Amino acid sequence: MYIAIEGIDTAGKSTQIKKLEKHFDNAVITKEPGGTDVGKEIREIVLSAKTKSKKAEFLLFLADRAEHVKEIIKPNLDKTIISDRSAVSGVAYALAQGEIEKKDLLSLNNFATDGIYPSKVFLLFLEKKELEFRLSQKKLDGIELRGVEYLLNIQNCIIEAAKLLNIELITINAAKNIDEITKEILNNIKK
Ligand SMILES: Nc1ncnc2c1ncn2[C@@H]1O[C@H](COP(=O)(O)OP(=O)(O)O)[C@@H](O)[C@H]1O
Ligand SMILES: Cc1cn([C@H]2C[C@H](O)[C@@H](COP(=O)(O)OP(=O)(O)O)O2)c(=O)[nH]c1=O
Repeated sequence: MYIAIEGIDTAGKSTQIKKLEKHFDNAVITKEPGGTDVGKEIREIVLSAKTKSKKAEFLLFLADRAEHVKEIIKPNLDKTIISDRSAVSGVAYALAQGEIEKKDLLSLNNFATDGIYPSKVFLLFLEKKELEFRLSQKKLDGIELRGVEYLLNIQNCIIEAAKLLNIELITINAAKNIDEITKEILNNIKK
């Protein structure tokens, strides 16, 4: 089973993935961007937010995704794969930019992933106040510097992206107790 943990920056994805890992003997834990060696280099570029062109940024994320699917996802589809982000983030963040047509977002992601998507996506949903608090606790990267309203809009775009990609989305309140969230995800995965 290939699942993804989705959510805006600071929603608690890395925290949950560290907890979930302990419940699986040989799960493949991965992420986007940066799940492969090439992806790590791409991640550096995109997090620096140096690209002037939104299309260039989108295509860099697609390149990371193509490498991720070929090197990590495809060879491990017989295992449990838990990814920190996925094409759902890819479509969501690009939807928010508004520069690329929805049909192109979908066809380009199909091209990059060979149509391989998570079977389930867990959205860790943050309310504005909790997001503001969590952002105040960290050094912001180039994308996070775009601000709270930008990230809240992304959260809505994640819901829209899952619908567009026809992926089952389970939404969880990200402000719940950490262990409670882990239990909720596990109960759903093992259902
Ligand atoms: N359920 C939670 N309740 C309160 N704080 C949380 C919760 N989950 C994560 N955090 C805190 O929020 C911050 C961001 O968590 P992180 O897992 O790094 O988010 P992400 O990977 O989505 O950016 C960290 O300081 C983490 O300790
Ligand atoms: C996978 C992906 C991420 N992103 C954004 C989301 C994040 O801001 C950043 C990825 O950095 P990441 O470390 O995953 O963010 P965080 O852990 O804070 O949630 O890139 C895109 O814009 N497009 C994509 O396709």
